[in-house]
Amino acid sequence: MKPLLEDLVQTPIPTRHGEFILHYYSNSLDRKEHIALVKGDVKGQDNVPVRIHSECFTGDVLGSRRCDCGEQLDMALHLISQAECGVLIYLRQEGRGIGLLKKLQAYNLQDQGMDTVDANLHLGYQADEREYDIAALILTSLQVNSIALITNNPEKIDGLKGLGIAVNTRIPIEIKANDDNLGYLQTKAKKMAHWLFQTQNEQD
Ligand SMILES: Nc1nc2c(ncn2[C@@H]2O[C@H](COP(=O)(O)OP(=O)(O)OP(=O)(O)O)[C@@H](O)[C@H]2O)c(=O)[nH]1
Ligand SMILES: [Zn+2]
Repeated sequence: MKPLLEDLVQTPIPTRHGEFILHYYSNSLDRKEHIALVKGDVKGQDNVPVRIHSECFTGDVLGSRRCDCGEQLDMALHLISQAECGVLIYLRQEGRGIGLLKKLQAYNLQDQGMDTVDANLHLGYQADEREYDIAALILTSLQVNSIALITNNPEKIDGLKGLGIAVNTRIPIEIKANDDNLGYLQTKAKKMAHWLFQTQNEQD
């Protein structure tokens, strides 16, 4: 059956990066509250800057230094605020799709010496359990023609292209590493092929 997406509410949200229209979606694939923040008129536009941000309670809300998520969220909104129009999709894919409980257990495994990939595998998951069907449905619903994806993750680009989204180009979103996330970022570069060049330089 074709998946369904419904844009239930649109409301303006003034942020420190300017005003966005928040779209709240329901969908037939999961029972989660996926959100898009939209700047300007994206309908029919090409090369629209788009950030697909995966939920990270610890990084986004608490400002955890174990990852780069909180700073990426802020930088993405800043980048979009500088453009004519743009979209930030906030997908409820906590812990690369394994949920908060399992991510926190994975953190404890990492503190015992595993890296972020092996900790997921140890818990019986793939390194990355995310899918981008809902993001693709949201972009289609917004009638965006083609996008410039704000990411360092090649799998996100391939995933969206596989779902029929025209990803014309990539906008990097690399955050400077700190003492608490350097190892994590190096694993993402080495094992998950993320384009994290500053991190690679720091290990040389
Ligand atoms: N399972 C697990 N999830 C994590 C860990 N650290 C961060 N996450 C989650 O990873 C997701 C973000 O993925 P990232 O790999 O940081 O980045 P990305 O979204 O794939 O790539 P970018 O678009 O370049 O940011 C969020 O859902 C976080 O909650 C971890 O050690 N284990
Ligand atoms: Zn995070």
